[in-house]
Amino acid sequence: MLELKNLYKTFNPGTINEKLALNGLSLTLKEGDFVTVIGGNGAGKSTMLNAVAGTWMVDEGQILIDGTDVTRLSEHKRAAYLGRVFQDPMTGTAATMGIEENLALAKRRGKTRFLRPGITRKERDEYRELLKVLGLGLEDRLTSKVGLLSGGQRQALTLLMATLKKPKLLLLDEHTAALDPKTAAKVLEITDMIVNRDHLTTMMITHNMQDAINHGNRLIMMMEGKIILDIEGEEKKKLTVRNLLDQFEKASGQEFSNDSALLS
Ligand SMILES: Nc1ncnc2c1ncn2[C@@H]1O[C@H](COP(=O)(O)OP(=O)(O)OP(=O)(O)O)[C@@H](O)[C@H]1O
Repeated sequence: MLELKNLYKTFNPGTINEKLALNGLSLTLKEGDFVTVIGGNGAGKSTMLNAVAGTWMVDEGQILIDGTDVTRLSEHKRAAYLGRVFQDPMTGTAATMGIEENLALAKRRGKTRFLRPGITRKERDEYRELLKVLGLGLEDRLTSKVGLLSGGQRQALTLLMATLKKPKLLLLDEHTAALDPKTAAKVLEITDMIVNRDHLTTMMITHNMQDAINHGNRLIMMMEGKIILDIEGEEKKKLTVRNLLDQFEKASGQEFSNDSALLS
C-alpha cells in the first residue's frame, strides 16, 4: 500500500543549519497496516509523514501509494490519497462554520466544480449517522459552530472528516498530544474504531509509548532519520514499555532521551 524507498531529505543544505532529517529511510506498509511511530525529538517522524504528504519534495528516493509513484506529485494532488490529522485541534476544521458545513466541505473535497451551496436532507441524515458513532452527542448539534467544541470533540470531528472519503492512507501526527489523558484515550478509541471499520492503512506518530504499544498491529521506532526498530504481530502484542526501551538501547547504543515518552 505504501512504499518508501531509500528516502533522503536535508533541510537548509549548505548552511550552518543544515540538517539531514531523512537518511535512507525505507518502509513498506501492507494494506490495512496500522503502524505506530515513536522516537526521540528530531528523529524524523514528522518529516517522514510530510514526505508522504508531499509537503516538500524529497531529495532522493521513491514514494509509492497503492502502486502509484507519487514522488514528484504536488501536495495538492497527493491529498486525494490521504487523510491527515495534526496535533493542534484548531487545524483541520473551520471554526466559524457549523459541524455539518465542515462535514460537507470534507465530503466535497476534490470537487471544485458544481459546488452546491446548501446541505440536502439526505446529507444531513448521513452526517447524523456518522457523528452518532463517535458517542459524543454531536449528532444533535449539527449547526453548532465548530469553534465552540472542546479540543477532543474537534479532533474526533477532524478524524471523521479526514476519513470521510476512505483515504488510501491515514496520517496521524500526534493527534492526541494536546488533549488531557481521558480525552486522548477517547479520541484513540474513536481512531481504532474508524481504522478497523474502514480497514484504513494508518501511520500514527505518538510520544506515548504505551499508546504506541496498545494501538495498531505494527510499531516502528525512528532515530536520526531512519527506522531502527520494526515490531509487529504477536511480538508487538507482548511488548512492554521497559522491553521497548531495552530494545531501543540495544538497537541504537544510546539511552532513550525523551522525557515525555518515559513518563507516559
Ligand atoms: N521544515 C523544516 N525546516 C528545517 N528543519 C526541519 C524542518 N522540518 C524538520 N526539520 C528538522 O529535521 C529534524 C527532524 O524533525 P522532525 O520534526 O521530523 O522530528 P520528529 O521526530 O517529528 O520530532 P518531534 O518528536 O520533536 O516532533 C529536526 O532536526 C528538525 O529540526
